[in-house]
Amino acid sequence: MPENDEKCSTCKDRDTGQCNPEKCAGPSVLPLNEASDIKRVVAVVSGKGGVGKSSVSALLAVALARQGNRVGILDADITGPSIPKLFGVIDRPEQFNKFILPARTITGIRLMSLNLLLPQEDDPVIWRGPILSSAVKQFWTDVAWGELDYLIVDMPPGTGDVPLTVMQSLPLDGLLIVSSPQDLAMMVVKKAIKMARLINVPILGLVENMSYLLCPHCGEKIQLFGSSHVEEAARKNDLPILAVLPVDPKLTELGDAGLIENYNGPSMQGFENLVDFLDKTLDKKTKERERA
Ligand SMILES: Nc1ncnc2c1ncn2[C@@H]1O[C@H](COP(=O)(O)OP(=O)(O)OP(=O)(O)O)[C@@H](O)[C@H]1O
Repeated sequence: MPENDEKCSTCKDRDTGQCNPEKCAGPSVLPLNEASDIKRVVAVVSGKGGVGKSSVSALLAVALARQGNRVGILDADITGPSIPKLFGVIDRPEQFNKFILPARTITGIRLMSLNLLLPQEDDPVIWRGPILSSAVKQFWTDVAWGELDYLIVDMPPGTGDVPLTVMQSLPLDGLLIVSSPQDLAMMVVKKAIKMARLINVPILGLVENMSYLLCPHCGEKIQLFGSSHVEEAARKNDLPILAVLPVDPKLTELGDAGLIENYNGPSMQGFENLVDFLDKTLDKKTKERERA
């Protein structure tokens, strides 16, 4: 394990100041089980909560599935899981031999979330970081995902234990960083970017959610949360802007009703473009890997 090197700034033991192997960004990617074959893994992260990360994860999965991809969502937001609710899924995952079978949405997206395993969906999960991290690892090692073109990982907000575990333990093809206008102005997005770069996880680009509201009468773009900082953030961090999404009350309504797969509003074009971008970028990466 690297000691006292730049990587260890995220994993130093508080008392000794030395590298903590549990948290170190060493080569500790978990092997995938024999009941799963996953081509691409994309994680959706945000600096802070409530910016629409789960909605973006869900709509990305919907857009991918509409284009014929086999898609799964691993809900790593263990203490605040909202993915099953957005899809209206309540079925408990079944056990098959030594594996857990993911739940399925109406259009066949496979889901795994701690909420599906709780006795009541509103039961709180009061666990410490290492237990949360091991739950996420089990969603990778113990779930029979089957054949997937894309696994989308909905991360908890921030830069705590679980995002660190996911970035170190899962073979991520890249991260999408979701933000909202007021959030981008703050340092939290920069923290997420710095963390990913320290751990050597590629960042695919930025998604600005709730960027503006379209006036239903005149079509004017109203900047509800102030002016956007996404271009500045993209330029300063040398990252592409992959989507700029409006506030759309229909999205909230469908999400609350568990019908997010029915969404066809103005954000969908942004997600279709995002799918094209992922297909092209990740295809290129796969080819480069095969050539190496
Ligand atoms: N573009 C949007 N237009 C309208 N409502 C939105 C939009 N994006 C998200 N929302 C709504 O905002 C709320 C928070 O969204 P979401 O749960 O996706 O955020 P999050 O960042 O994943 O939150 P958390 O950090 O708590 O997991 C939800 O009610 C969702 O329906």
